[in-house]
Amino acid sequence: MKIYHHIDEFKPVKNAVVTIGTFDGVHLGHRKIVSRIKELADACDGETVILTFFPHPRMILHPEDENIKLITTINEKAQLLEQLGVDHLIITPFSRDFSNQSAEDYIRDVLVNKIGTKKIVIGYDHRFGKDRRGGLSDLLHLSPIYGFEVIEIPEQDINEVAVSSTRIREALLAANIELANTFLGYPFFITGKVIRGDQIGRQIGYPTANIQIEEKYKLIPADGIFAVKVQHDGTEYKGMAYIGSRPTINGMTRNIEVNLFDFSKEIYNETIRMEFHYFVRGDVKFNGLDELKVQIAKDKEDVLQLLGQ
Ligand SMILES: Cc1cc2nc3c(=O)[nH]c(=O)nc-3n(C[C@H](O)[C@H](O)[C@H](O)COP(=O)(O)O)c2cc1C
Ligand SMILES: Nc1ncnc2c1ncn2[C@@H]1O[C@H](COP(=O)(O)OP(=O)(O)O)[C@@H](O)[C@H]1O
Repeated sequence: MKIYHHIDEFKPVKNAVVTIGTFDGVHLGHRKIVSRIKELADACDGETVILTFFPHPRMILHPEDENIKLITTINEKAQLLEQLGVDHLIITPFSRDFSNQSAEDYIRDVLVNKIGTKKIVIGYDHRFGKDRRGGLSDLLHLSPIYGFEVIEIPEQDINEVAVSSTRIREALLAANIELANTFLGYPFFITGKVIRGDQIGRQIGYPTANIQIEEKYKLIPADGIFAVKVQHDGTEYKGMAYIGSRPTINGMTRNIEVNLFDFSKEIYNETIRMEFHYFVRGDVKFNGLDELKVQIAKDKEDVLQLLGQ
């Protein structure tokens, strides 16, 4: 898959089959749309193009706003779309010029001249151009003039897609990993760098890699203990993850940590990817590290059972 960070980097391709959207999570609903553009592209010997927007205008105007949380970072989204076999991903930053174009200018300059759109798969309610005045009717009206075909995604399908992104976020924030994964069609994951912690983990016999997430807007599931699988340097390990502020030791920060099974390497500063499979229990304030240690031993048994020895 080729990635473009500006529409001007893109050179028109043969029979571009295009769709536009945020695709947060690249979940089952999004996967249906991707299959659709792939089928259409296969049928006309064309290439699939996804136009997405990043950063979100709110992220630029209010960088301090902590409420914008997304299921996938822009890089994770690109990875997932690549795995689905999308040919081209155009990531457009929102700019005043871009959003000030009239609907017709946008269709002619961007969709037709810059992308070479032959077919566009678009939601019934998609808006574009100045003041979001453009819509499906403009596309339908101009399609015979510019020689492209419009394929509408009906309201019900769009609602399903919107509902599942929202429901996935809600499920993750309620620690309902299994439900989130069902909607996603793959296990929810985070990616980050292993950083130093307080080195208490190894003292109690459970070293934990502390994961730092680069992107502030990445949604982190609710606090608790999770059965996870971690990919590091081409190998997958089972493990038990902890998300929380470590009330037992009066921790001050919210940490994301993981104890990996059958693993003993030092991996500070290395990148790992952690897939969430099951929620095990909520965060608890224990009376000291000895009690915590007893509970973590039980957690390990539970996790091994859940993930299958
Ligand atoms: C499986 C697992 C479960 C944990 N459960 C709790 C918990 O219920 N309450 C708590 O305060 N800390 C819990 N912790 C976090 C430990 O307090 C933490 O790993 C320890 O403080 C080590 O921190 P460090 O990595 O900064 O050295 C848990 C950690 C693991 C790996
Ligand atoms: N089984 C393991 N699981 C997680 N990290 C491990 C493991 N074995 C060794 N390590 C290493 O030890 C570190 C965690 O040890 P810990 O005492 O908890 O220190 P810290 O507080 O710095 O995280 C990890 O970052 C990793 O480099």
